[in-house]
Amino acid sequence: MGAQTMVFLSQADLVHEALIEKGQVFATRPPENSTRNTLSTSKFHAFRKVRVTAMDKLVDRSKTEAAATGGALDEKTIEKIDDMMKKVLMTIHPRLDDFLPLLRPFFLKQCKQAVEVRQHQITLLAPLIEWRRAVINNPGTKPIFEFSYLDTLFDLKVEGRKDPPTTPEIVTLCSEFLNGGTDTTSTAIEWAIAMFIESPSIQLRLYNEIKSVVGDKKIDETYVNKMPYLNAFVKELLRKHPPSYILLTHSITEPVKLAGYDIPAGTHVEIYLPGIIEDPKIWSNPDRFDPDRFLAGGETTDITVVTGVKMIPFVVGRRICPGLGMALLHVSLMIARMVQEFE
Ligand code: HEM
Repeated sequence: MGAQTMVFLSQADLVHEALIEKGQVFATRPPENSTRNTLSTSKFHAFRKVRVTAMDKLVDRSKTEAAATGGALDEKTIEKIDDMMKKVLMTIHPRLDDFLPLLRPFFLKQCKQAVEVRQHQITLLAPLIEWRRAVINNPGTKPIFEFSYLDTLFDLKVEGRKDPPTTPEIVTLCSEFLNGGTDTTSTAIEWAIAMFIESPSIQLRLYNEIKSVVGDKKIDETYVNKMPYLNAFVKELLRKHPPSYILLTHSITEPVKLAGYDIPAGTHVEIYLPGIIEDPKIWSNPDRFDPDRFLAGGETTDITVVTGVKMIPFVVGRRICPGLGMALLHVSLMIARMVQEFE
């Protein structure tokens, strides 16, 4: 890969050695930051009302689309942001000239497009950021949300700098947060729907569990933990079809030994999940999509790796996804609500 040394880890014991035993060398970010604070259990419970509204919207929207009324949805700004985020994701996808800068002259058109996407991103998000800043700075206004991730960025202390982040920098941080939280969750939901199409009996079992626990009431997050089959389904979904098969790149801060090999500082480490989730030494019939493996007496998940690396859809160690709790709840709730409405 050009001038960049890369190491791919696709074995459970190597991932354990790198991310748990030598975790401090294999993560460049400190474990505590404002993202983690925002996504802590107490903070994300504060957003319950937003979740109820969002869930209703998701169902209403799906109903509208299913009925093909073509009625205009009053969500123009959200759609514009969604569209922009997809463009950003496409733009930052690695290109050949990222690894071989000599080839850059052949990619001038793409470079120009990237600048335009960035400009569009700032134009769209900066006014929302400034609006919130004004609300926070004006003690007379009562904010709609008492706390938001954005609030933690206005006065963020940046190492080695006197000034807090600029608005374009805040745009980048907010976009990372939005992309990290939405694309992964929606990919998991898409896989769930694919599994229902492949195995309608799984959907029926889930539907019956929802009926028996919730009756005719609308399912909400208070029921999620009372549904063993739903929980087993979500675990199997994240084992067999993690939203990302190759996780985010980790960078090594100092020379280190891994499996006896010398790895120089600055090496990029990629973690390839199929090597772990398809390992027959770890899972029985790993190729089979089978939520029952997680029901009483069956196999265990251990997503946070207390006993060992088995499945790590949220990675593990210092850079474990700070949205893990929120993600499990959102994915479970969205799947259950959709099955309840559209069985
Ligand atoms: C099924 C859903 C999700 C999955 C599978 C997932 C998975 C991941 C993974 C694999 C990473 C990369 C860790 C690494 O290797 O460095 C990550 C990072 C991150 N995720 Fe998630 N995630 C999900 C949902 C969410 C949600 C709902 C949020 C927030 C609302 C979120 C916020 C983040 C953030 C901010 C990071 C960057 C953390 C850092 O760099 O320290 N994720 N996630």
